[in-house]
Amino acid sequence: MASLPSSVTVLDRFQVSPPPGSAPNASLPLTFFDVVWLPTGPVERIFFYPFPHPTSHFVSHHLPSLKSSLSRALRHFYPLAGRVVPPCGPSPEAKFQIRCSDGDSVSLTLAESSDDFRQLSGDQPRGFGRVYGLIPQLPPTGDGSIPLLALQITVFPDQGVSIGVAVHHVACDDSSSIHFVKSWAAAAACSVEDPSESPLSPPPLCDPTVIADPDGLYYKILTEMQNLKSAGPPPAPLDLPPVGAEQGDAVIASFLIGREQIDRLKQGAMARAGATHVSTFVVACAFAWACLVKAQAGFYAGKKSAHLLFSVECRGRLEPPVPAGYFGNCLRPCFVEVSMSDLIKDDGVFAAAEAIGRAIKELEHGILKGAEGWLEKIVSLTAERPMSIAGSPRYRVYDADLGWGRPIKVEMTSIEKTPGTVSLAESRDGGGGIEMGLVLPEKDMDEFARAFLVAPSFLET
Ligand SMILES: CC(C)(COP(=O)(O)OP(=O)(O)OC[C@H]1O[C@@H](n2cnc3c(N)ncnc32)[C@H](O)[C@@H]1OP(=O)(O)O)[C@@H](O)C(=O)NCCC(=O)NCCSC(=O)CC(=O)O
Repeated sequence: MASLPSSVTVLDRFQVSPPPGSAPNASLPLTFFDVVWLPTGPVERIFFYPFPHPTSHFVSHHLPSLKSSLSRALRHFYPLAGRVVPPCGPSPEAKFQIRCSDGDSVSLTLAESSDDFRQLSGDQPRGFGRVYGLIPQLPPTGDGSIPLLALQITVFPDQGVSIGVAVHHVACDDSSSIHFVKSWAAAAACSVEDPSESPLSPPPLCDPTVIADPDGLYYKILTEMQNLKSAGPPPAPLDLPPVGAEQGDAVIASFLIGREQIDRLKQGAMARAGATHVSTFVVACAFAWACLVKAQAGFYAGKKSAHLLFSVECRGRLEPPVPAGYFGNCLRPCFVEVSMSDLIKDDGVFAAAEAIGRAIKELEHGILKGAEGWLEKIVSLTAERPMSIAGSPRYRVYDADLGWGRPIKVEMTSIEKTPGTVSLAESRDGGGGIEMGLVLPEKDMDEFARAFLVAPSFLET
């Protein structure tokens, strides 16, 4: 674990609970969609807001209402204040569960940074170590249970404020975690005195029984995990190669694909005979993929094919569909493979788009088809370092207004843990573009920027 940069000083630590008596004492069993995330870690985002006031002003005027609105949001998202605990007792039916009790709390850190807010919240490459200090850490529990949410508010005096959110993936996916952040924002916009206030409507549905499991996927996946593990029962980590956390020269940067470029990419992709599904997501991923193989040409040299891995949100795709507000994980992986000879061509982006579109189309043949083998396939691909996608433009992270307007930047820092991960969000300006985030060694980032900016001639206006 990297150490805190010297520019960040922790000022205080709080534990925030749902209002007393407001959240149920509950044990929510993990579903097969959740259990696969046990050995992973938190999904982290940092929301940056302008705040031209001193820290003392923040502490006296903003902190109390942020804590109270957080508490009120947790009333609805109470599983986030709970802990995942292993099955109790030897019963074969026993499952990992999120245990929730009155008095549960989440950790909220208040910090101050002397770093340059404008630079840190920019798009240009910044040393990852500089943003690391803004990421909240899930507190160790010492008893094998897994805490699910940690938050950090960092004030940059007279410049800005950042809100770091770390949600363990075993608790929920992005659909739910952004729902939580927006509910916190909605609660922050309501008067504390108004008893009728309720965070974003409708509230989350915290009921894992809506995830039907007629084929016993929970136990099949757990067994698969046990077969793949190297260090004890879940949640011990799987035996994966080390990730990029310790890369001293890693930089984080963002790239914007504008609407016009997306439209030109879509036109080019649709002109291919094999095009089946051409969307903004498809062409944005294809473009990032083509740029990444150029940026990491050394790694890909001699490889026959390149791989892409992304999550598919399943709520509306299940039979019967699961409500959009379901709290938990409801994702399946989608695998794409393209031959290197096609991908590195000048128009490789279209070969990539065709393959991604085909993989999405294929989902129509059964959203849970092959579920027993997903984890093994993911692990077997690790050495191939697939490009993977985190986040999604559909969750509109730039709408999260915690009291200072829209964020000027939202950074998904957890992409750092898996080399080759690209985060996606809608463009902040609302113009229909896509913002991509990457963490790469500095040299590779320069190459990525070159590939990204020197777009092929067929994309020029
Ligand atoms: C499989 C997909 C990626 C494929 O996306 P596509 O956009 O190609 O396909 P689609 O059928 O969903 O959408 C087709 C068209 O309908 C529109 N559309 C469809 N559903 C929409 C919705 N709910 N909200 C907004 N737009 C929607 C799209 O804009 C698109 O038009 P247009 O052509 O204009 O685009 C997606 O369906 C999906 O599941 N997205 C969510 C993935 C997700 O939750 N990721 C986060 C995982 S958690 C995570 O990442 C954390 C981590 O693991 O680190």
